[in-house]
Amino acid sequence: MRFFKSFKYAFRGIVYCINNERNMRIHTVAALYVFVFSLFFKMSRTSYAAVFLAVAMVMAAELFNTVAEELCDMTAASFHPVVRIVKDMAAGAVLVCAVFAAAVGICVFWQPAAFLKILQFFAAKPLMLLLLAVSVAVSIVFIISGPIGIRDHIRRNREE
Ligand SMILES: Nc1ncnc2c1ncn2[C@@H]1O[C@H](COP(=O)(O)OP(=O)(O)OP(=O)(O)O)[C@@H](O)[C@H]1O
Repeated sequence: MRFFKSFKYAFRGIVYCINNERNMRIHTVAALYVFVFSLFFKMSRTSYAAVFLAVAMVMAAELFNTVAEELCDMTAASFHPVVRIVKDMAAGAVLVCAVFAAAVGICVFWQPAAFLKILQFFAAKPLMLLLLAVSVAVSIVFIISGPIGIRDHIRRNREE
């Protein structure tokens, strides 16, 4: 039971970060698109392993960055030089992971033939193109407003 509870707490932490950090929502959406579009690419097990690691690295760094921010905001409401350096380093960790994740992406997904395949796929299937456009629109709203913002907007509309 304790074991399952620890999963529950961990998921609560991830959900909190998604709800409160726009960057975490960007990472989540980007990861989803990477996995969906990877179907068009020649992917070995090693390629998938590299992509999984890169995604995990960026998301874990964002979670730790949020931990640092929350602790800093709790301990120092006003300017503090230590808070500044702690927050800067935590943000630096995310940047390092994101830059190297982008490098992994270039190594794995630099396949011009696959780009052509994607173009041909969407040119031949207008319904899929429409689905892609809708998913992009939904993703943008999700990134900007977040789940809480969307929920509050729906509630306000219901009340009116
Ligand atoms: N209390 C503080 N004392 C000193 N410097 C601070 C303090 N709060 C923020 N800073 C500086 O401002 C920068 C941005 O801080 P902030 O808390 O807005 O982080 P952020 O990366 O913009 O976070 P978020 O992901 O929530 O937008 C920090 O990296 C740090 O240099």
